[in-house]
Amino acid sequence: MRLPPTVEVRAVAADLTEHLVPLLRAWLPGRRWFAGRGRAPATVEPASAVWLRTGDPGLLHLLVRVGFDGSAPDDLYQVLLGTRHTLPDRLAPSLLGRVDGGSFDGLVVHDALYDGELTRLLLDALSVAEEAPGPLDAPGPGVRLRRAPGARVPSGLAGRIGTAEQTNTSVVYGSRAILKIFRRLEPGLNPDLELTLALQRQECAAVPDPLAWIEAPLPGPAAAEPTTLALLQEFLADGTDGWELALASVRRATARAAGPDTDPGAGFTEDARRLGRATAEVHRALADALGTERLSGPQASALAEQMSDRLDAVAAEVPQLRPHRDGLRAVFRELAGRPSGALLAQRTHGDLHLGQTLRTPDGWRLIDFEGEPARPLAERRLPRPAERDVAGMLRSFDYAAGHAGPAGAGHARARAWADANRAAYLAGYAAAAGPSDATLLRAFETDKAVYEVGYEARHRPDWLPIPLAATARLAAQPD
Ligand SMILES: Nc1ncnc2c1ncn2[C@@H]1O[C@H](COP(=O)(O)OP(=O)(O)O)[C@@H](O)[C@H]1O
Ligand SMILES: O=P(O)(O)O[C@H]1O[C@H](CO)[C@@H](O[C@H]2O[C@H](CO)[C@@H](O)[C@H](O)[C@H]2O)[C@H](O)[C@H]1O
Repeated sequence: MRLPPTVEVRAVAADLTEHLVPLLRAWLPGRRWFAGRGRAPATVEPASAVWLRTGDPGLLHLLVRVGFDGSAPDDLYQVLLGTRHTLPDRLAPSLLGRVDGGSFDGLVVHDALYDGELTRLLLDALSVAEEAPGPLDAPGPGVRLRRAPGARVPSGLAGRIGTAEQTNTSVVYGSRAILKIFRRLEPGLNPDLELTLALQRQECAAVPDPLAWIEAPLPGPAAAEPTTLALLQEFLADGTDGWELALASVRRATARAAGPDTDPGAGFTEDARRLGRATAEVHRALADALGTERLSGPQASALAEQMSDRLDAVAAEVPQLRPHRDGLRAVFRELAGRPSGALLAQRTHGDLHLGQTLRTPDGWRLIDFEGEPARPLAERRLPRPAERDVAGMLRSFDYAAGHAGPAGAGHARARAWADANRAAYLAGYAAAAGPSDATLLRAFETDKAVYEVGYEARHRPDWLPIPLAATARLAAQPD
C-alpha cells in the first residue's frame, strides 16, 4: 500500500469536517496531552484537513482549533484520525465514533496512532520522503514529509503507541525508530528537530539521529519557516532511562549499612561523571553549529528579573514558598550585578533532567530537546547560558535522592549520594568544558527549584516536599 500524494480536502470534504466536530468535542477532553483536560471546550473547529490516504482505511490529518472562554487565545492541536467502514475489535478502545450524516454517513472514525496498519503507512511514506536540503527552506502547501540528509528510514513496520503519553504522543517502530507527534502546536520550527539536526551535522554522538519529520506551513509570526508536526528518530533500543538507574542506585546507597569503605555515590559516580562529559559535548556541538553571544548588562539583569517574577508567581500560588522568598531573591540579585559581556549564551537543551537521558553501551544519550513545553516557542529558542542545563541536572540528582531516599539514617545517606553524584557530574562537565560559573549555577538551580515547586503543586502534590526542601537550603546558603 502506498500513500497517494497529499490532497487538500478542505473544500471537497467540508461536510466531513463539519460532522467530525461533535466527535472531537467529546473525545479531546479525555486525552492526556490535551491542556484543557477535563474541561469542555467552547469551540472546536478544524483549521486544516488533509487526507494522507484515501480509501479503507483512510488516514486523515487534522489541525483543530480549540477555544475555551474567549479570554485566552485558541489552542491548535494536531490529530491523526483513521476512517474505516467497519472497525476491527482490536481497535475498539481507539474509537471516536461514527459519522452521522453527510456524504461520509456511517464512516467509523478512530485514533489512527493506535492502528498498526496506518502507522506502518506513515513510516513507509517517511521512508520514501524527499530528502531535505535543510530545515529552513520555504514551506510548500499542505502537509509535507521530509527525510533527514542521508537518513535511511526503515519501512514495513507497524507502530506501537507509547505508554508514557503526556505532552506529546510517541509511536515506536520495532527496535528501529520512534515517531514523536507534537500535539499542541505553535508556528515555527520545533527545537527538538532544529537542535538534533544541528547536532547531527556536527557528528555529535550524544543524541539519537533525527531520521525524518512532518511539517506544514502555518500562519503566524514564524510563517517564513515550516511548523514541525512530528519527528522520527533513531530508537535507542539498548538505552536505559537515567532516572530509573539513579533511583536504583539511591536505593542501594540507603539499603546497606554505612561503613568507612562505603561508596556514598553507590557506584553511580562514574556514570554521573560521564553524563557531565556528554552534556559538555552537546553544548560544544551546539555552540559550534549555532553560535554563542555575550549578554549585555541589561540582558543579565532581565534574566534575574525573569527569575524573580517566576518566584513571585509561584509564591502567590504556593504559600509554603513564601518564608524563603527573601533568601531566594538575594540569589537572583547576584546575577543582576553582572557587567556587560560577562555571561556567554548559546542554544541549550532547555529542560535537562535525568528522565531525558538514556545510558547505552556506547555512552549517554540526551533526548527531548523541546525545552520547557509550557513556555512559548520563541522563548524556548533563545540562547541561554549553558549553566542552565547543568543546574537542571544537579536538581535531578537532588530529586532522585529525595524520591528514593527514606527518612532517618537513610536520609543522610541519600543526601551523601546526591552530593557525591552532583560533584562527579560537575567534574565530568568541567573536564570537557572548563569549570562552570558558580553564581550562575546557583541562580539557575534556584530558579529551577522554584519552577519545580509550581510544577509539583499543580501536577504531583505528593512530590512537593522535594523542591521545597531545596528552596529552603538554597535560600539559607551564605553568599
Ligand atoms: N530515541 C529514543 N530511543 C529510545 N527511547 C526513547 C527515545 N526517545 C524517547 N524515548 C522514550 O520515550 C519517552 C518519551 O520521550 P520524550 O521525547 O521525553 O517525549 P515527551 O516530549 O512526550 O516527554 C522517554 O522518556 C524515553 O523513555
Ligand atoms: O519531562 P518534561 O519535559 O515533561 O518535564 C516536566 O516534567 C518533569 C517530571 O516528569 C519535571 O522534572 C522534575 O521531576 C523529575 C523526576 O520525575 C526530576 O528528575 C527533575 O529534576 C525535576 O525537575 C520537569 O521539571 C518538568 O518540566
